[in-house]
Amino acid sequence: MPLCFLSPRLPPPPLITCRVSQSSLRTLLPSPSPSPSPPPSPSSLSLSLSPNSTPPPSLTCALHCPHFELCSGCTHEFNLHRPAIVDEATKFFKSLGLSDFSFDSCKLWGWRCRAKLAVRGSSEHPLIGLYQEGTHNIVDIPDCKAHHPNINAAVELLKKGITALRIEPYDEDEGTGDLRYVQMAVTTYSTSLPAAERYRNGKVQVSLVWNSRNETSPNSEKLQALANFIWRNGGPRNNVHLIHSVWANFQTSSNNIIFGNRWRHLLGERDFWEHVGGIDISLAPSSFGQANTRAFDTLLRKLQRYVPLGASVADLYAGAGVIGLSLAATRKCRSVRCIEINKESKLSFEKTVDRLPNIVDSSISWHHADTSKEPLSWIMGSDVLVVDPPRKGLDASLVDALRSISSIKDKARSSSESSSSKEKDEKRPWMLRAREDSIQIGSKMTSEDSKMLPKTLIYISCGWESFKEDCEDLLSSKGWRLEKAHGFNFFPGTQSIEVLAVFKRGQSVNPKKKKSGKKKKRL
Ligand SMILES: C[S@@+](CC[C@H](N)C(=O)[O-])C[C@H]1O[C@@H](n2cnc3c(N)ncnc32)[C@H](O)[C@@H]1O
Repeated sequence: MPLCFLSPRLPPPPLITCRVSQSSLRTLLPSPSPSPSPPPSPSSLSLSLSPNSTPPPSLTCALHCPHFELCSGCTHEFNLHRPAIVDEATKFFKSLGLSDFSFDSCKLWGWRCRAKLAVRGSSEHPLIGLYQEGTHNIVDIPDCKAHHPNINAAVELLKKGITALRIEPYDEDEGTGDLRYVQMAVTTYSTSLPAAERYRNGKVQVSLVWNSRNETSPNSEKLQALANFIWRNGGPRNNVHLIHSVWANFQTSSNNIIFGNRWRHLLGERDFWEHVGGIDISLAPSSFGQANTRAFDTLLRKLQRYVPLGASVADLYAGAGVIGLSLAATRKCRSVRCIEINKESKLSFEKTVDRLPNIVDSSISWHHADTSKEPLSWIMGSDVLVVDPPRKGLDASLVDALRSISSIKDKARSSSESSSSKEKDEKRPWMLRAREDSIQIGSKMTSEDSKMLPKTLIYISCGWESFKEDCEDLLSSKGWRLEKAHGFNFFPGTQSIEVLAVFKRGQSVNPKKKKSGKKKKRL
């Protein structure tokens, strides 16, 4: 089998890139680090622009993707470094009294390190990509500019395998065919490479979603043959080692849910490590992982500034606990509780905990639970609450609990006392399940801790519309005030941004009123 298709892939050439002049580069780049490093390519620049300033035309950054308009992935072609929604966000926060909303623009191309792609067409002409807007037609996107280049290289390799082995892509109408979807996730963390080369040389974890119940179903030998093909032609024995590992997921349902419940590790390394927020994190293919690794790292480092040293933290919608564990390590937290509905994330959490530096001495726990049920039990017991919900925003019951938090202040003692009496005779099935699936590392929270109410709420949002609603709901309760907000360019080419908003409990003290109060006293 000729292997010429596996030529080394470099990041996409700067077709049209930001036309950054040397002088503007000097003003935009951070001051040089003590150890000299090569100058970054324009595509790896991280620009921090004041949202109030209109970007100079010389910074107009274009996507220049051949699939634009056909594929539903990107909706905007120009000004990738500053989506128009930043103006709306700036106005929104200004109307709430915040005039220093900042926006960090990270990598503009090749930023996507995690992609779920549909596999359709035929074995002779496989199509691997996204749905065309409003249809069930798949657009093949071999030259996607958002993908890490090695995702595109792995897709090319997969197509070769499908054709060579006559694998039938899934047919939605008939429910026939073998390969339904593929998830490609890139790890950019290889300590055997110099730091500057790690991103470019990321390795791809390939998860094949197979249309059968399990690995003993008919056609499973084809699955193994495809995995072998990918590993033989992209694994460590090749000039270019592209593939990290191959996994299978089994799914036979006729709905649109991508993954089934059954996962099998087939080839390569089982553990997938990344380094973000100052720690090594493990991510199983079944666990939630952020698509934009670099931008997530930027966000985590900013988030850490808002968490006092020694704080106790609850991380709600925690996935594999990346946020909470990053805080445990960098902010020396007294305790960290992670709450997550997907129990598949538990294993990744445990592996990450095992690799935390020895100096981390927090009480750490992970709970398999639905935050919308008994939200107060998750809110109480921490001084910092971090929420990172899916695009649809916070569950209504959690918003209600957060809104009511000032009025429950005085009841905290009795409610926690009653919760400890409930412990003896707990019957609620979701609480019992949560306990069974929970992990506790280090000592448990003391009963004194469990009475605590959060002073800080950190809201991380990928859904702008739902965030605005939740934010207004929280502020209208007068129980919370907004202190800071930052935006991050997590999804260049779209009108979505990631927002980090910091709320403080209680109303701000009006300094004028305070003064007049003092005067009265003197009289
Ligand atoms: C945007 S992800 C954030 C994950 C994690 N914070 C991270 O950055 O890796 C949202 C997470 O919320 C979880 N989730 C969704 N609804 C939930 C609920 N009602 N209770 C607990 N977790 C939930 C999802 O399974 C997913 O892992």
